Amino acid sequence: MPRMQDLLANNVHVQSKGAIDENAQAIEITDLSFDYGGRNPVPILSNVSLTIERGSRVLLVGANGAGKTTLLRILAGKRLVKGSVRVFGHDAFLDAPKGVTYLGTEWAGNPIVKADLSVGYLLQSMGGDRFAERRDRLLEVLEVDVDWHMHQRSDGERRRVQLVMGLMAPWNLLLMDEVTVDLDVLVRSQLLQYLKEETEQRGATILYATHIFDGKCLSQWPTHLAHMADRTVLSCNSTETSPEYNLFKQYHKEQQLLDSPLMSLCIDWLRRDKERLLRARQAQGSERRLSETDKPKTRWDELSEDMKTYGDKYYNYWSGQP
Ligand SMILES: Nc1ncnc2c1ncn2[C@@H]1O[C@H](COP(=O)(O)OP(=O)(O)OP(=O)(O)O)[C@@H](O)[C@H]1O
Repeated sequence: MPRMQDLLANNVHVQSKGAIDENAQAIEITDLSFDYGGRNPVPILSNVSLTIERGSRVLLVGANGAGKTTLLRILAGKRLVKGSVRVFGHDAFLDAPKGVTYLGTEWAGNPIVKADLSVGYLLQSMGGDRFAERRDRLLEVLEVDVDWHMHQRSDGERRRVQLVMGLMAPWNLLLMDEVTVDLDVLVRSQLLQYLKEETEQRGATILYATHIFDGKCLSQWPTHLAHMADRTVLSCNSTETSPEYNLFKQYHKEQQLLDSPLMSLCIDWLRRDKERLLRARQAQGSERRLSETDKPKTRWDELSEDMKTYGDKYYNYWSGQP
């Protein structure tokens, strides 16, 4: 029989050490830097500073590899870092507060969730009866049947069960890393609406990384947009007051464009991020080429220059050609 601890390892992460500080910000990061180590460590995050107020719903936007998962996992207390990372006033790694839930994509790949287990059994093993009211509401929102057997369900249905399991115990901070990717649009919009209510009714906070910008469903959801690029969080502004977002909203209104201004803004961000990255790489490349021309010439350099000008005399010699 699979152990529930195994099932949840690295996926649903509910911290349970210290009580939360009522006056502290939900998230307060100062000068965070991080790399994954190794012989030649590559900086992944550099000098990140970010403050997120309680009750916020923050959409974390960035290109593939921008560092969203890394940041969410750091906030979930999974990595020791340079700099200060505080969640509800506590150090995220050394003194994690209660009520932090991390939902990552790893769970879906776990073979245990494809075992012949009923949803009812899974939820009960996780103490579902203690949170009966929340559990039943989530079963309704995510349209999950307790009689389902996990090995007979689709990927999206299994993901819905994961979400019931992960969200059942009350949380104060939810770190969500693209776990809605295989939900159908209706269930996804029901889930986003439910999460919105959680933040409005209980003052809970959500940081959500996604690449799916499906029109109205998402554009009316966030209270803040955080933009990750260049190994840092470039900005985190309210959706109400963000000058960039307001420009896009205005433009879409004037042009009577039907697609989402949020998606247009994010495409614009990512396009500009990529252009900056390319320019930086080109500058690095020309710097490298420049420093190569400064190096003293070797015998090999002379021979290859000679060869470029006069052809391969040695080849011609051996082949008997003049
Ligand atoms: N275990 C690891 N060891 C070394 N480098 C890693 C490791 N995990 C991630 N990285 C690197 O860290 C960078 C940030 O990765 P991360 O997964 O945080 O990005 P992301 O923004 O979540 O990307 P995506 O949108 O594709 O999920 C990437 O360049 C990645 O190659």
